[in-house]
Amino acid sequence: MAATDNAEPLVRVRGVRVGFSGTRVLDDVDLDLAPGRTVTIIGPNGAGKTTLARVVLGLQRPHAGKVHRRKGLSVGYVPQRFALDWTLPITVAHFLGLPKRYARHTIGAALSEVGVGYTQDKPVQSLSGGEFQRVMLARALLRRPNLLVLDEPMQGVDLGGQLDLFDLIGRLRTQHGFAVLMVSHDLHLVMRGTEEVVCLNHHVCCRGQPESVSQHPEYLHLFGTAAARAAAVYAHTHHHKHTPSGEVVPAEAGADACPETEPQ
Ligand SMILES: Nc1ncnc2c1ncn2[C@@H]1O[C@H](COP(=O)(O)OP(=O)(O)OP(=O)(O)O)[C@@H](O)[C@H]1O
Repeated sequence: MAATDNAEPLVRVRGVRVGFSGTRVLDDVDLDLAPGRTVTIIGPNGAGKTTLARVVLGLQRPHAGKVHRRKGLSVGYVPQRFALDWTLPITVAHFLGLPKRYARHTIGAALSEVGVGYTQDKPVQSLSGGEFQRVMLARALLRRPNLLVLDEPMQGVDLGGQLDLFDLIGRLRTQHGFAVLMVSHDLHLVMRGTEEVVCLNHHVCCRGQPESVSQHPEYLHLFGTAAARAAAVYAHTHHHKHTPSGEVVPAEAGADACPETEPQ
């Protein structure tokens, strides 16, 4: 299902294929990112989620298919891995001023907006995982994006902090009106505030919208009732399954279900 409103998508991906060393990582993938909406890509490790995000960003050239970006699109990107030289004594303010310089008060405002204004003069190396992710978010906000791409933004953040961070991303989206493309392999946490979920396992296994709040016992056990109240169930239908070798077969033909796609 493509984005449902009539606005021209910020990014439109059609029939994209990417392969590395003869292995197909993305196969015939379509994706629409509409203004102000959140799309979450879920899937197992190695499914091609980061590769698809990089295609959206223009960092990975597709080997087939088309990617159209709206003219003037500004993108903020929080990558899954950030190659920072952790031995360099660098403050947060200095880090955020690279490569593009911003006024100190602009950096301070971005940091305050994500709740870590107090880190401005701290060494980056001294930040906790949760603080660093917020600093990365501030870095993305400084670009005044109309699309924010977040690749596994919860890494290094404890469970309580993950919920806070998701709340923050939702609030920022409302305030700034940007679209969000989120990558995750965690089905549970990402459901809140997501208009469309795309389940990717090299191809798009299925896509759909989150529904009501989850009361799954395992979820309650893991995250507690506060988290459960905030989570939504991802509802979709399976049209196919995978054989053990990964081949796609009709659902009734018997095989393993599409990974990470069972309703919770
Ligand atoms: N530049 C590259 N050169 C060669 N192989 C690559 C390259 N980029 C990605 N791959 C391979 O493509 C596959 C998909 O990688 P990708 O990072 O997109 O998966 P992912 O779904 O984001 O995984 P994870 O959840 O583990 O982060 C992996 O097998 C990876 O090793």
